Amino acid sequence: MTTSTRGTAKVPAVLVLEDGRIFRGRAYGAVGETFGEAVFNTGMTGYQETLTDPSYHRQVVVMTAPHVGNTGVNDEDDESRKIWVAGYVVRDPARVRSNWRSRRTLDDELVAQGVVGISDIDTRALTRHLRERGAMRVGIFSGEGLADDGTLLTRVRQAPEMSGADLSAQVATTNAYVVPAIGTKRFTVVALDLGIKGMTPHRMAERGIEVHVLPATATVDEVYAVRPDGVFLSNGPGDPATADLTVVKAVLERGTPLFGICFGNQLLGRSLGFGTYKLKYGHRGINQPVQDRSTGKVEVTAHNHGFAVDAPLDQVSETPYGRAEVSHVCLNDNVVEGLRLLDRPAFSVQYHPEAAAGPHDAAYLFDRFVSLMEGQRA
Ligand SMILES: NC(=O)CC[C@H](N)C(=O)O
Repeated sequence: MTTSTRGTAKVPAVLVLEDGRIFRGRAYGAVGETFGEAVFNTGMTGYQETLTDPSYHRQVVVMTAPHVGNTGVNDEDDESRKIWVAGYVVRDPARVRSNWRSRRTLDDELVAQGVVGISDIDTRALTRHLRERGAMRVGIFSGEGLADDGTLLTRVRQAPEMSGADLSAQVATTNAYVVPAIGTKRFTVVALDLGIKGMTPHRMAERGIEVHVLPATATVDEVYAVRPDGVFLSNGPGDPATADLTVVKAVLERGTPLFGICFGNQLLGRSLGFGTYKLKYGHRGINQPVQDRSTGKVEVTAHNHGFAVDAPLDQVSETPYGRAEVSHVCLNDNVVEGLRLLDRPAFSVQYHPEAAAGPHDAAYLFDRFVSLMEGQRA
């Protein structure tokens, strides 16, 4: 049990939303200023996985769980090489960390990585505001002698928006690397890194898959030089409308088994000719109910998405790659949560079966990917 070295700091901070609503609190993490899209996450646990998920690049994450930091930061649960959130908003940071795996306090980790946050504000009021008005730009400013509110608001309104943002290449690996199969190797998969979380290749490796993670900018030739049994499209930040679809379309054309998660689902959708649109405030948390329409089963799932695919729920669609249907749907709001091709071995989901953090209900999707690859061999 260790007390944060900065737990008693009382540096003033202010959170300014682009519509002019202002919350005043205390600095949490690094002191300074930051801008991004304000989004809220409803997970009661898993803050380390949230912070290090590259899909949160350029987003300021508001935690609806009031008390964050209790279990500190450990050396095992990071989903990537660093914290990606642009800013962090917490009601009541833990003053004490307590967990057998804990190595550092969350506050110290945010400081070490230069992540500006704010605490001691009414996160329920902020979340209700975002639910009513929608996700919007925000700035957090901390320290003594801040500029007046009007000046800060002008600066928030000058920050870039999330719509139209092309961000995968900013977070993805620049060098290809291999995650070896655990146990006997059965398949080779190319995973396109659009902002991949570390648990995803691990879930494949557990199933005997050797995963070749390639940069977001990999070409069709680079993908097929690996001679993959399957291709995986990862999660990632930004607006899917900006993404290059050349590789996805080539994979569909050749009929190589394809599986996509989150941003990958959006890219499959766009490649099939469906649109994508921005949700009012998105799905972010670890208890979202999703129905698998092929079995009727409901699974509790981890989500982090602000965009969604616009596909008809109750009819099979004709696409350039044959028939496609909506395979999964969110029971809270009927948002499309998965797509499946009926004539080619390709499917995707909008949520996170790798479950880091999150319930493991959707792990069967990795087995479905394996089945598709087995089917191609038979
Ligand atoms: N986790 C993800 O892959 C997010 C995809 C996309 N950036 C969205 O917000 O919808």
